[in-house]
Amino acid sequence: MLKKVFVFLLFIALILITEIIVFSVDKIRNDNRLSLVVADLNKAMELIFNGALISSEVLKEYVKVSGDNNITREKFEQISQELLKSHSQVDSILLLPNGVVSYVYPHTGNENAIGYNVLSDENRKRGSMEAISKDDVIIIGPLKLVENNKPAFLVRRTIRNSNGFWGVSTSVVYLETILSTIESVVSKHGIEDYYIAGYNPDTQEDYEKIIISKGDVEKIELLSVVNIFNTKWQFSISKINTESYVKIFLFLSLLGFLLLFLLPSIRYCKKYEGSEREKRILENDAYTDYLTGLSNRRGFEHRISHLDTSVTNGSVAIFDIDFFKKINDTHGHDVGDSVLVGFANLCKMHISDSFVLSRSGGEEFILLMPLTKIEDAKVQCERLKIIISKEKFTLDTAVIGITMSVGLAFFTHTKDIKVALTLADKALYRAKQEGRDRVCIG
Ligand SMILES: Nc1nc2c(ncn2[C@@H]2O[C@H](COP(=O)(O)OP(=O)(O)OP(=O)(O)O)[C@@H](O)[C@H]2O)c(=O)[nH]1
Repeated sequence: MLKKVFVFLLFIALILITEIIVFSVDKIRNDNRLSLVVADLNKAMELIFNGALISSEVLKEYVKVSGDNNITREKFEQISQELLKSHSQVDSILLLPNGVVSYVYPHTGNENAIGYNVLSDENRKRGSMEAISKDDVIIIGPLKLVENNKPAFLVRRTIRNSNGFWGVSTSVVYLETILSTIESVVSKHGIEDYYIAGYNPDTQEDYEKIIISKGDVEKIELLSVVNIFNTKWQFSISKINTESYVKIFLFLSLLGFLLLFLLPSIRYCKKYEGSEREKRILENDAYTDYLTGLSNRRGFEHRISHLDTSVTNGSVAIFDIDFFKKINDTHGHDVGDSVLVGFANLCKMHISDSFVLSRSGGEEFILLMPLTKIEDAKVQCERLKIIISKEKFTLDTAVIGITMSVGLAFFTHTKDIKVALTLADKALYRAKQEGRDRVCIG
């Protein structure tokens, strides 16, 4: 069950890690793509704007060096042709002495503009008046041109001579030119779904008007801003999301990587656990008496070497069943074994939990009584001796009563337990000598 929960949690963790990696990578890819395309768009727009600026500037200089009487349509067209060749994204060029369109290039298709007085048009007057007063570059748009109704940006340059305001030169960039430039930059970056929102020239509200929208608008999520002449347009593109098969591949790779490192570790841990368990079993076997389940002599020694440091003194007793050989001889070895087991169980039942009972060999047992004075230990042993002598061990073939002799000694330090055992052994010998079924102190 625990194993299943672990595997389940491992899978959940791997799915989460996969999602986090994919999310982070997608975010980096999307942020990079958006900032790269916006940088390219800004560069492209700057190029168009500079072309328009240079064209109107050159025209201004031409007017200034020519003087009023020397401006001819041929000369204007010659210069304009050269300018549009160098700045191909500028769509037309106009010259407006006193604010009236008098020269336009290309002439064909734009002739309707000739004679148009921008100072009398409320929409254009604002920009023109600014040009008159500020002696500066004025950008207007996007607005619909009188000559062909196309929405466009106008870059105007004020021209002054010795008499003051002469007029303005104007470079025209159609909105469609800007949009087709945007389209080529965007497609170069492999973006298929995007839209652009700009301000509405009628209400002057920012981003109110969707200027262009391509592809699946539902997918569009990432927003940024592009500088188009003197305005800012909102530019939005769709997000790129890692394909499902890439996610699955990543998940499987992580799983494989994990298994590659985890499985050998699990196997090693299991092996280590197994060998530790075996070691414990062997240790336990080595320290345990197979017949009674008590500690054997080695187990007893191990226990005293690991006694709590609070045990500074106590008593030890050696129990020996009287005339045990006779039981073996009379009833057989198996009956003798059963008597040993019964004796051990009875002792265990009647001693304190803090005491340690072991079988040291044959029919001999050791009882360690930590922090027990010799007088108290004697009382305990006497009590136990009486219990044993009153007990009848009922076996298949016989009912056997036994007595035991006890040798007792006291130790003042745990390192003296072995000395105390020698004394207890001598006391036991005395108990046997004095007639058995008694407790003697060494
Ligand atoms: N059934 C059985 N007998 C054992 C075991 N270990 C030792 N013995 C026997 O225990 C007997 C001990 O006899 P002795 O040392 O002569 O002592 P005793 O007969 O108890 O007499 P005293 O100790 O002098 O009262 C021997 O016959 C051993 O063979 C055992 O695991 N099982």
